[in-house]
Amino acid sequence: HWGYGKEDGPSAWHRHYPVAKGSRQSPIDIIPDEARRDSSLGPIFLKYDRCTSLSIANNGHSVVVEFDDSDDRSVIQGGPLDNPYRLKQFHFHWGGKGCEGSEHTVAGVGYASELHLVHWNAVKYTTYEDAATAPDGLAVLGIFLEQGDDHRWLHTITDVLYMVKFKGSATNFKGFNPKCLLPSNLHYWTYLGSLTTPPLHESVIWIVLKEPIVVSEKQLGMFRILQFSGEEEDQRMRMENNFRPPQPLKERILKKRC
Ligand SMILES: COc1cc(C[n+]2ccc3cc(OS(N)(=O)=O)ccc3c2)cc(OC)c1OC
Ligand SMILES: [Zn+2]
Repeated sequence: HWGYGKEDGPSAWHRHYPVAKGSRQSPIDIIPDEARRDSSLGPIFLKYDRCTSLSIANNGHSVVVEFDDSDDRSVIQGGPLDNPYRLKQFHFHWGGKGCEGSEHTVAGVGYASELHLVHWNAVKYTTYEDAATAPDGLAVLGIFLEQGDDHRWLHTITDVLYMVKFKGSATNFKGFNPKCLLPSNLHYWTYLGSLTTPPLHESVIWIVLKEPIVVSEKQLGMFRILQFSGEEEDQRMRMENNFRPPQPLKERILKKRC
């Protein structure tokens, strides 16, 4: 199975998932000066008001908050998207110390962590799983987390991480609105990419916000109490550095709004 270790980490994923060397892999290093202005790109709209979070879980790779995606209550639309995409889950990637942990980098510089809000195209596809294999199936909103002061709302998540310490654990997590994790402005870069974990499907329209949110070292440290390993495993494996490094841009154009 795959992981983030020396033997099973990102450089080995191509053995079981050959698409790892594909033409539209994620993440990438974002070079702001090379982003092309695209007048057809409008603002993005996030309708998370009647939020429908269900649970929080440790899937052995990250901590994931799942949503009820049975209707269009929580969607992202606008920007590069032709129709609304339904919120399915969000999760984080983080490092072992302050300076690295994000997946996308900006002019070669990483952030301490990166939040991914995963949405799927329920207009064109009947299931999330079908959408996850289609070239326009998913839209993932990436938000950088920068180390600094305490984040006013992140404690709602870090306070319950002890309940999902081990791989395979999950607990109720209702009524959480991810709107509280957004930065003040929604200026973004966008490009066509992939899942950043196996199966690495090239099915993601990436929308990466320029402005990071600020969280404290203490809050980031709470993510590191999580384990990659299950409760029954004698080998304790602290969950950290669960990020894939930037992949070749190849024939892609990074775009931004005018
Ligand atoms: C959660 O169940 C599935 C998820 C998926 C799709 N999937 C897999 C891995 C993912 C990793 C992701 O991480 S990231 N970092 O690219 O945002 C995001 C969405 C993902 C979505 C496919 C499935 O069957 C094909 C699933 O059923 C087992
Ligand atoms: Zn992710």
